[in-house]
Order: sequence, then structure tokens, then C-alpha cells
Amino acid sequence: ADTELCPDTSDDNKLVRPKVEFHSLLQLAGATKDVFTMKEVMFYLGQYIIQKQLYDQKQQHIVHCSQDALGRVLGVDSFSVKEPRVLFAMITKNLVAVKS
Ligand SMILES: C[C@@H](c1ccc(Cl)cc1)n1cnc(-c2ccccc2)c1-c1c(C(=O)NCCN2CCN(C3CCCCC3)CC2)[nH]c2cc(Cl)ccc12
Repeated sequence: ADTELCPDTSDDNKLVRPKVEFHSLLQLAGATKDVFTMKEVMFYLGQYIIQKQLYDQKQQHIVHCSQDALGRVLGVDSFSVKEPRVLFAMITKNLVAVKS
């Protein structure tokens, strides 16, 4: 069903399963499980960005990821954290909804 491909992940408590490459990013940020809430996915991604210093030192809402696996999985060279809708659209392409 299309919910598998494009889960409604706007709900913080929806359970999602990251696709393989995206899952490895979350693991680098400290994740130790296979199924997450959207809130947890965003927490670990935030940690990943901070740990790899991908945010712009001057404009800290800009994330540069063209030279990082994050750019490959999201399909962009950079993005602004001030555009959550754009961000969620890119992230949900890397997630599969889990029937809860
Ligand atoms: C509100 C939240 C957010 C959450 C979801 C969305 Cl779609 C947009 C925005 N947010 C606001 N700024 C950030 C942020 C900015 C720069 C570097 C790292 C995180 C975040 C992000 C968090 C997070 O879990 N954030 C906790 C508090 N943040 C305050 C800002 N802090 C920054 C302080 C300045 C130095 C850089 C970190 C980090 C902790 N998770 C994210 C994952 C991604 Cl793919 C993108 C951004 C974030």
C-alpha cells in the first residue's frame, strides 16, 4: 500500500523503520534499535549533524551535507532547518511506516 512508501510521519509518535543507508547514519549518532518514532529519528539526525559539524558556523540553521552520506540519502547539498516541511519530505523517503 502507498502508506508503506509514504508514511504519514507528521505524527511524532508514528513508528517508522529507516532504510539501510539512512539507518547507518542514525547508528553513528548513537541509535541502537531498528524501529523509531519520528521524534527519535529527528533527535538522532540532530545529533549526527552536530557530531559531524555539518551545520554552518556562521548561519547555524544551514546544514551543508554535499560531502557527507547525509547529502546522499537526503538527495541535497544543503538545507535549512527552518524548512521542516522540505526536510520531512526528504527524510520520509528514507523511512517505511511500521504498523503499530
Ligand atoms: C527544532 C529542531 C528541528 C527539528 C526538526 C526539524 Cl524538521 C527542524 C528543526 N532543530 C533546531 N535546530 C536544529 C539543529 C540545527 C543545527 C544543527 C543540529 C540541529 C534542530 C534539529 C534537531 C533537534 O533535535 N534539535 C534539538 C534542539 N536543537 C536546537 C539547536 N541546536 C543548535 C545550536 C547551535 C549549534 C547547532 C545546534 C541543536 C539542538 N534535529 C534535527 C534534524 C534535522 Cl535533519 C535537522 C535539524 C534538526
